[in-house]
Amino acid sequence: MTVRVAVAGASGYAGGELLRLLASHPGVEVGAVTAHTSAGRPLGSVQPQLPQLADRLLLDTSADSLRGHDVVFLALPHGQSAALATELETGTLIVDCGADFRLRDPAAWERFYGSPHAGSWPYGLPELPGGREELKGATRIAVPGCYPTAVTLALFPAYVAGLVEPEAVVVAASGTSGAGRSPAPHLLGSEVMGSMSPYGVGGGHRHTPELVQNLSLAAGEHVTVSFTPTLAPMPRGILATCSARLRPGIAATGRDDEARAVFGAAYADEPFVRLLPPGQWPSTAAVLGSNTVQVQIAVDPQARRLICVSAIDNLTKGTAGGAVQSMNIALGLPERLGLPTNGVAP
Ligand SMILES: NC(=O)C1=CN([C@@H]2O[C@H](COP(=O)(O)OP(=O)(O)OC[C@H]3O[C@@H](n4cnc5c(N)ncnc54)[C@H](OP(=O)(O)O)[C@@H]3O)[C@@H](O)[C@H]2O)C=CC1
Ligand SMILES: CC(=O)N[C@@H](CCC(=O)OP(=O)(O)O)C(=O)O
Repeated sequence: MTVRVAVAGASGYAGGELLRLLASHPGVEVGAVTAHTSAGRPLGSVQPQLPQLADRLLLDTSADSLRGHDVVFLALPHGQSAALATELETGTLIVDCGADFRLRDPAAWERFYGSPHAGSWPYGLPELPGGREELKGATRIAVPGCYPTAVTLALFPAYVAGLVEPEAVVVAASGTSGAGRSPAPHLLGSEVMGSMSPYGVGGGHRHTPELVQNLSLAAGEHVTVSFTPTLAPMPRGILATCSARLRPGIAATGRDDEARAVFGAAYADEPFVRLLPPGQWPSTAAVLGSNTVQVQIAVDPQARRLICVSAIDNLTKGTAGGAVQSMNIALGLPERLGLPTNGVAP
């Protein structure tokens, strides 16, 4: 079976990464590639890293150009997906890399995004409890935000197992590609190089409600999350350092046997999550260009907190890789098809 796919937003970072993966996916044929201001240009002029597709012409992003495909990936700014989705065939699998359909709580959406809630779609994080079942046969998929992918996979087994209290503190550093290709002044090389700085501090980042949603689902009760994102001087990668207080009765001897057993069991059969051996810590360099998530944990006996650290490539597992993994599951293809697990080093 060859699946014909279209990519909307093909001139952006997420679109480029989708096309990198799809161009070498053995079950896929790339159809329309669409853009906005770059429409009319050859793809190779904006994505020179994709020689196989260099001569493809970027079309305008419209229902007309996207119709007639088995799968449509949307890698567009927030708020652009809902209208397009209603104009496409109901049987088409639409995989939205944007935020529009991630949140289930309309009030949380309106508070953080300031527009009417479009609804919610099956959530493209297969590793979550029930995640794969939700995606099998789906025709609409909401790909998680990149920080929520990293943080949820760092922490959720601890909540499922009841190891920690329903509160988490997260500090995560992201490469600049997380902000997309638009040249905002704070993303200029001269501002970012040699410097790190937080943003969205104090519960203001729009991924906070998504983190609360995911961890509350795992815990079976409301989890509060104090989330501080940080911009790091690198093009790709997220390193998320997360912690939560151990529940009374959970040993905090400085050994992490109980937590390690929980995480080991949770991730034993996960093709893209690697719990590192004791003493080895995640690094963004090690997951560059791969769909792998590195996870490591430790117990801090003085603070009685479980520390969970993860690293992802924000454009691969954090966006396009997660999107392709979810597509594979929805279509009944082998989950790993077309997805690299090896990184690029050094
Ligand atoms: N970057 C990341 O790490 C992640 C991104 N995402 C999501 O993926 C989506 C795309 O992000 P990203 O690739 O980073 O962004 P970019 O800014 O790099 O790309 C945006 C794309 O959308 C197109 N576009 C811009 N405005 C419009 C419009 N009004 N109508 C139609 N198309 C438009 C652009 O076309 P043109 O260039 O031709 O103007 C470009 O192809 C976003 O929703 C983002 O949230 C999700 C997870 C992580
Ligand atoms: C460094 C940086 O700016 N990162 C982006 C998150 C990128 C991402 O995954 O977010 P969406 O898919 O929700 O856009 C931000 O903080 O808004």
